[in-house]
Amino acid sequence: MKVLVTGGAGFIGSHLVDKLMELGWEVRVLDDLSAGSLENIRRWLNHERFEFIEGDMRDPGIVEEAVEGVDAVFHLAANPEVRIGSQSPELLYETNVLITYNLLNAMRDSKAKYLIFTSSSTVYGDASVIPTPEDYAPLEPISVYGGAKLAAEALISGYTHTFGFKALIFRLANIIGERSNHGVIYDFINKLRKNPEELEILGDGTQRKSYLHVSDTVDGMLKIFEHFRGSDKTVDFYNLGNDDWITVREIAEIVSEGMGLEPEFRFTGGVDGGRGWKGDVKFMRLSIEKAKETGWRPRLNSYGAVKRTVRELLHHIESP
Ligand SMILES: O=c1ccn([C@@H]2O[C@H](COP(=O)(O)OP(=O)(O)O[C@H]3O[C@H](CO)[C@H](O)[C@H](O)[C@H]3O)[C@@H](O)[C@H]2O)c(=O)[nH]1
Repeated sequence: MKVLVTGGAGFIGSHLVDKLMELGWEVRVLDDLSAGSLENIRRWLNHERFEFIEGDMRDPGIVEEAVEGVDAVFHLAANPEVRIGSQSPELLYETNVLITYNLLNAMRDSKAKYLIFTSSSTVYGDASVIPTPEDYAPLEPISVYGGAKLAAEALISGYTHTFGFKALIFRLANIIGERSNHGVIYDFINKLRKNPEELEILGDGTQRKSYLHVSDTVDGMLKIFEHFRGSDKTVDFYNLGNDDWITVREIAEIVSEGMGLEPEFRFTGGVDGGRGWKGDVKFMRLSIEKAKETGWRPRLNSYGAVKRTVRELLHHIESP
C-alpha cells in the first residue's frame, strides 16, 4: 500500500510514519515544516520506500502532486492551537478547512480510495453527555478550531458520497507524548525552566480532560483502519481517547514532581468560569466503546500517559 501522510513531519504524523515504515508500507510525506521538523523523520529520509515533499497545502498544485499515485491519504496536517481562535480565525480556517478542501479536490481525480482524517473532540463543544459518544447531538463547537474541524468533517462526508471514495474520521482527545511541541505539559515544563519557584496555570486548574499517549493513538488509527477497510461504510467516525480524565492542577503536580520542584501554583482565573482561554472546553471525556469493539485498547490511562510524556519531554530537553 502506498500512502500520503500530510503533516507527516509533525508530532502525531511522524509517529504514524514510523509505524507505517516499520510495517513495510510505501510512505510519502507532505509537510510545510511550520510546526513539524525534519528531525522527526530524519531516520527515513534516505529510505527507498520513503519520499518527502516540502510544501504548503494552501497551494492546490502541491496537493495534487502529493496525492498522485497513492492508495490512501492520512490527513494530519493542521494548526492544532485551539487558543488562537479569537485572534486568528482566518489562520484556523485556512489550515484546517481550506487545505482539506484542496485535498478533497485532488483526491476526486486520483486513484486514492481512502481518506483518514484526524478531527478533534472539540467538535462536541460543551457536551451534556459524558462520556460523549460519536452520535452525540447537536454538534455545537465552542471554538473556531472546533468549528473548522467540524466543517472539514462535513466536506469530507459530502465529497466521499459524491466522488466515490471512503473516509475514516477520528475525533481525538488530547494527544500527548514525545515530539509534542505545544500543549499543557510542554508549556508547564518551559514555564518551570524559566522560573522554578512559581507556575502560572491558565484558568482555575479544574479543567478536566482525557489524555491519550501518541503510541496508543497511532495503534488505534491503524487497527481501526484495518477494520474500516473490511466494512461497507462510506464514512465512519471513531472517538480515540481514554476511559479516565485528569485535571490541569493534577498535571501541574505531575510535571513539578517529574522536575523535582515544589513551585507555588498561581491560577490566572481564566475566562468564562475558569477556562484557560475563550473556547477552551472545560470537561472532556469521550466514549471509546466503539473503538474498543475493534479490539483496540489504550495501554496507558490519562495519568500514565501524562507521567510518561513528562519523562519523554524532559529527556529530550536534557539530551536533544
Ligand atoms: O499553560 C497552560 C496551557 C494549558 N492549560 C490548560 O490545559 C488544558 C489543555 O490545553 P492544551 O493546550 O494542552 O490542549 P487543548 O485542550 O486546547 O487542545 C488539544 O486537544 C484538542 C482535542 O481534545 C485538540 O485536538 C487540540 O488540537 C489539542 O491541542 C486546557 O484546559 C488549558 O486551559 C493551562 O492551564 N496552562
